[in-house]
Amino acid sequence: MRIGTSISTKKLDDACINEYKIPLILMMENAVLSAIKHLDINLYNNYIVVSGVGNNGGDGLGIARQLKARGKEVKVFIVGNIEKITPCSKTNLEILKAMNIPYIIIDTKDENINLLKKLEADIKNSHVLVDCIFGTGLEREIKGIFKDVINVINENKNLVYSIDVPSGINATTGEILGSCIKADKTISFEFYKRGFLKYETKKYVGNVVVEHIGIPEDILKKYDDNEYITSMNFVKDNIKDKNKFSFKSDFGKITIFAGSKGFSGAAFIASEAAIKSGSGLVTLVCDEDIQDIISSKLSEGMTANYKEEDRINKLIKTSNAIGFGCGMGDNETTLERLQYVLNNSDCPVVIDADGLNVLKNNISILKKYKNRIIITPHLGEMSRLTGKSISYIKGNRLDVAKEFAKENNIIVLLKGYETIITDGKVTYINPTGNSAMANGGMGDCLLGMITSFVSQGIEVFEAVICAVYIHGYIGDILSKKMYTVNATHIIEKIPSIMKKFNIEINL
Ligand SMILES: NC(=O)C1=CN([C@@H]2O[C@H](COP(=O)(O)OP(=O)(O)OC[C@H]3O[C@@H](n4cnc5c(N)ncnc54)[C@H](OP(=O)(O)O)[C@@H]3O)[C@@H](O)[C@H]2O)[C@@H](O)CC1
Ligand SMILES: Nc1ncnc2c1ncn2[C@@H]1O[C@H](COP(=O)(O)OP(=O)(O)O)[C@@H](O)[C@H]1O
Ligand SMILES: [K+]
Repeated sequence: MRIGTSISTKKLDDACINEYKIPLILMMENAVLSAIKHLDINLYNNYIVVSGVGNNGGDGLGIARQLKARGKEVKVFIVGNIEKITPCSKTNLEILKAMNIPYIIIDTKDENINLLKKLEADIKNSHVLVDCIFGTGLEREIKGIFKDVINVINENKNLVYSIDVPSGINATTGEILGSCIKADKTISFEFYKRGFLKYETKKYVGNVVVEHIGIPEDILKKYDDNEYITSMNFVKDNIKDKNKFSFKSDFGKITIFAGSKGFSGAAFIASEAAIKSGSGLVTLVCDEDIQDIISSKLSEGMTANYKEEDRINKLIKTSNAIGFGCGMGDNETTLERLQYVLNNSDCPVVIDADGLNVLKNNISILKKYKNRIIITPHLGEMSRLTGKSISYIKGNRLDVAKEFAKENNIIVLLKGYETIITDGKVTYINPTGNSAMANGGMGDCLLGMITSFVSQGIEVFEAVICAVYIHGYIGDILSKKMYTVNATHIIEKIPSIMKKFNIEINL
């Protein structure tokens, strides 16, 4: 699914009108009919539509008409200076008039206290309020009567469905412009709006559905911002089929550098996750004093310790992918080992945890390598790497991740709710995963999965996106029945869930 901004919406509108000669009123009607599908008309009978005087308001007037045509009770409020109504909204208003559908104008110039009371009373007698005050055209602070109307809606709401965006959000940045509708559902057109990705907006948008409104695919492609939400089909398309002639080396040989005394669990989890994700051969390199413990648990994996220099050199040279960092310790030795691995390998290297901690004052070394480097920081690690505060990164996650990826020519995976995966040019947001997964070991499991997926012949960037999706998808399935989901629970499920994503077998 594409992510878009107010600017992309404007560009699409212009392209449809100028290049394809599609009148705006036609797209508005498509938007109206798309929205109707999500207004739960089988459940409810009494609707209030609150429109502004821009095109978002025009959508609302069209929705009111379509609701009426389906036998619903509809009351319409129009807020704003009616003289400034846009041409398409005006057309829809004329139709309402002709159909004798009553409407009340809450004008910016009038004494409005009684009208606000009327709105409040009508909300109390209705089932659903449809919010069409502002859409992607909102740019400046909301004041005066607009703010009053939004407050009345928020204080008296039953169910609120916002059209395109909850009125009050800047669709591009996610900034709340003074006041904002708290929607139960947002029915958004063509794009998932970039502003919705900001954590602070989640309490305003409710459930988001995105509907197509008939914009031709080549226009969408032309004005694509290269930002997407990962879809299940994307993952299905990229998971490699197991051909009946396949040999274990076709499915990736990987080495994982992980663990130290007291942190053998991290090494075990990362390696086991890689094995279950389908890598043909997995070797864990760890300290000698934890090797036996892990060996006894890792039935299908091999282990090596740092004294076995020749073996390690061979592993580094022949691996299809390397995972590095979980539970290794934030110290000089880890930094030296990371540099050794990067200096001597050609394959993609996935770096997490202490592999990232040791980079914090040594970022410049990332630029030196021709490998595809993938880093998988959570917010804290990203803060240490970039020197930016956690709260700043939280508020600007997409831009921080993109900038860092571009600057260092690497893939950045910024973990958390709606994990970001970006190479600086193309960005995917992962929709799976949940807070039941927020516990130790989950990141180690993800490192193992990513390293394995990368080794299996899928393009590196796509492999990372798929691994993150499946990791979170398993967490979502398990969290329906489990309060806490641990890494071991995820690992158990990897083979059966991967099978679900790869139902077509190449014969
Ligand atoms: N391709 C698509 O996706 C399609 C999208 N469509 C729909 O169009 C919507 C975009 O419509 P839009 O461009 O007319 O802008 P919209 O959001 O109605 O806001 C503009 C109005 O708000 C006003 N205003 C702004 N800020 C204000 C403030 N702080 N305080 C007070 N007033 C303020 C502004 O007034 P002005 O700035 O002129 O004074 C103007 O009146 C989009 O979200 C979608 O719903 C479909 O119908 C067709 C295809
Ligand atoms: N609230 C959440 N929503 C979605 N995914 C989450 C959430 N909390 C944690 N996760 C996922 O769980 C994993 C935790 O990784 P990380 O923070 O590195 O944990 P650890 O270092 O403890 O193993 C990440 O993939 C992260 O995206
Ligand atoms: K709206």
